[in-house]
Amino acid sequence: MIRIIIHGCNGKMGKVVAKLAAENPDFKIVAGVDKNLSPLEFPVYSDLKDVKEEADVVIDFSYHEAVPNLVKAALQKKLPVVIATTGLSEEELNVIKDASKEIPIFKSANMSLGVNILINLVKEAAKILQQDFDIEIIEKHHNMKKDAPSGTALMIADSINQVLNDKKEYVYGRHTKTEQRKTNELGIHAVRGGTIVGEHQVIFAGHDEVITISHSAQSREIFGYGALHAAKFIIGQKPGLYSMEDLVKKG
Ligand SMILES: NC(=O)c1ccc[n+]([C@@H]2O[C@H](COP(=O)([O-])OP(=O)(O)OC[C@H]3O[C@@H](n4cnc5c(N)ncnc54)[C@H](O)[C@@H]3O)[C@@H](O)[C@H]2O)c1
Ligand SMILES: O=C(O)C1=N[C@H](C(=O)O)CCC1
Repeated sequence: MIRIIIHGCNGKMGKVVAKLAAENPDFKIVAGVDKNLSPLEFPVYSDLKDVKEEADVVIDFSYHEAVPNLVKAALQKKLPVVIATTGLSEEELNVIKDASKEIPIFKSANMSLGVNILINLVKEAAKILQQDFDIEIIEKHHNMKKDAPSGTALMIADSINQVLNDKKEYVYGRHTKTEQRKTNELGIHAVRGGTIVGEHQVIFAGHDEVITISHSAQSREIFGYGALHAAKFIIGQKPGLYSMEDLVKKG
């Protein structure tokens, strides 16, 4: 049985992970960490360093500012971590990279299998279409989301740039632009409203034709399942920074 600490346990995703784990005998939530200390069916702490329960892994769905402290405590406890939180700054990402020299860390802005398949499709399309098509990404999320653009949109854009001969420059929205689109641009646009779980469209717009590759998340459970799957994967790995690509490769 895998013993899990949920970081961000009182949030929307923390609760989904706890529910899915409770339904599966392979997993047990031994504790949670959150700045909101509302009681749950396991002990809730305000800091990972105070958690007394023995665990095998931490799953994090919290807030970007909370991540460096989480990673430092995981380092002290020598615990593997799955980081799903988005909106991380360069500085916060560097804390993760440094810690991954000593503990295994799995990080993905999108834990769903579908988005990771979309990324593979988009990379293939980008390789073929890079000469003549403009690429724009539109993401849509619920009105509670704090970061924009989504971590997934940025992850898709970075994956596209990996395969292009000439790297694109990201343009976030166009409301400040009063000039024609340049060919080296990759537009990224965020929409927020209602209860949209998560939509990503990658648009390849050419002369008189448009190809759109899209993913629509229809529940938060797809991210929760993915995080539990990642937790199982990361336990026992060597120190390093792992991604969904590593998980998909392993099968
Ligand atoms: N990678 C993925 O697949 C994926 C999927 C969904 C959400 N997310 C990301 O996960 C994060 C959480 O999403 P959510 O919808 O559950 O948000 P949420 O706001 O519902 O939950 C966040 C939780 O973190 C807690 N928190 C905030 N600051 C904290 C701190 N300093 N210390 C401890 N706890 C703290 C909050 O109290 C809250 O309970 C976001 O960054 C979101 O973008 C990623
Ligand atoms: O609900 C959120 O917040 C989500 N965030 C991730 C992102 O920023 O890409 C993944 C989808 C849901």
